[in-house]
Amino acid sequence: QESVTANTVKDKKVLIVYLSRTKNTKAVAEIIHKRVGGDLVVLELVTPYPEHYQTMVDQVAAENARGYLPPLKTKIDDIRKYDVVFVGFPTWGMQLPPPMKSFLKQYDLSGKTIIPFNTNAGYDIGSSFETVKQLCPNSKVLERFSTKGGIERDGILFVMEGDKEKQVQVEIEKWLKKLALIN
Ligand SMILES: Cc1cc2nc3c(=O)[nH]c(=O)nc-3n(C[C@H](O)[C@H](O)[C@H](O)COP(=O)(O)O)c2cc1C
Repeated sequence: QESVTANTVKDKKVLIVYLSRTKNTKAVAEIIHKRVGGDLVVLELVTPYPEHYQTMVDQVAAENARGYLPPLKTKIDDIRKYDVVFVGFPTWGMQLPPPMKSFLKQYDLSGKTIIPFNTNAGYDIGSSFETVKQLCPNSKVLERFSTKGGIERDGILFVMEGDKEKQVQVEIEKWLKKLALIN
C-alpha cells in the first residue's frame, strides 16, 4: 500500500536528540531508536548541571527566568542531512529545559519534521511542547509522546524497567503507527 508507506521513516534520515538527567527520557529515546533507527544523540552541556536536586531546580528556574541558553558540548555534524528529528526532554520547572531551547535555537530545522517526546513527574508538563512549536516555526511538528517518568522531588529516580518499560514500549508502538511513521 503505497499511501501507507509514503510517510514512514523507512527511507528518511532520522536524528533522535534527547536530554536526560535520571535516564527516563534516555530509556524512551532508546525504545524509539530501536523501532525507527537513525542517529541517537544525547545533549550534553559545556558546564554540567549540579548533582544536588534543589540546587539544580533553583538554577533552572533562574535560567528560565532570564532566557539563558546554556552552551552545548554536543555538536551535530551536518544537521541538513536529516529529514526527521525526534526531540526528547524531561519537563523542568513547567518548561522546556534550557539545553533543549539551546539546541532548537542553535540548529536550523526548517522544512524538517519534528517529533517531540517527554517524561515528567506527572504534576505538570507546562509549556514545554508549546515552546518546541515556537522555536521551530518553519518545521512540521507532529503529535507528541509523553509518559510519567521519575519524581526526583520524592526520591524516585529511574522507573523505566519491568512492567513500566513494557507498557511504554506498547504505547510508543501505537504512537508511531498513529503518526504513520511505521507500519
Ligand atoms: C530541575 C527539575 C525540574 C522538574 N520540574 C518538573 C515539572 O515542572 N513538572 C513535572 O511533572 N516534573 C518535573 N520534574 C521531574 C522530571 O520531569 C521527571 O523526573 C523526568 O522523568 C526526568 O527525566 P530524566 O530521567 O530523563 O531526567 C523536574 C525534574 C527536575 C530535575
